[in-house]
Amino acid sequence: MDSNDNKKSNNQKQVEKNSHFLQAFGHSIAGIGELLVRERNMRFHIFAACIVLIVGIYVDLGRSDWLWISVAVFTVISAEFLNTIVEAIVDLIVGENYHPLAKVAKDVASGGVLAAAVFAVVVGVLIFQPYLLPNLQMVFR
Ligand SMILES: Nc1ncnc2c1ncn2[C@@H]1O[C@H](COP(=O)(O)OP(=O)(O)OP(=O)(O)O)[C@@H](O)[C@H]1O
Repeated sequence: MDSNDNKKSNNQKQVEKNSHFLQAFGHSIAGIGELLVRERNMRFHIFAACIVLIVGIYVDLGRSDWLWISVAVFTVISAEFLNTIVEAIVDLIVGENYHPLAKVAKDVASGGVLAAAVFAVVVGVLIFQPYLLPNLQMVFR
């Protein structure tokens, strides 16, 4: 590939601002898709959220319960977005080289996901315990 070809293929890759809403929307959707492809944890979070949705519909959760579930789910997903952003920026800056600050950035971002997941589990236990405990007691009686 000569330098003209290189320029041509780089020109096809957008680096300037989005010119209209649909273009920006398309890139946002691509970002979500990228997250789902890159992060196994994200696919697990989505799977767990689907299970919670099904069980929540089954036990007929109330409005405020759904509100807390939504907060928990979106907190975990937001933390996963931030984690992926940090990983990408750190890799962009340091590449394959080891740097103690790269380790701090990645470990703290990953710790943020863990903290969000613990919050989601606490919310889940508090919300589902009144519905599921009597059923579990019946099973083990
Ligand atoms: N350039 C680096 N310099 C120093 N430590 C690094 C570097 N890259 C990765 N690490 C260490 O390796 C760990 C794993 O990094 P990696 O980029 O593979 O994240 P990951 O496994 O995709 O994380 P997650 O499971 O949170 O998505 C980091 O948490 C960090 O401790």
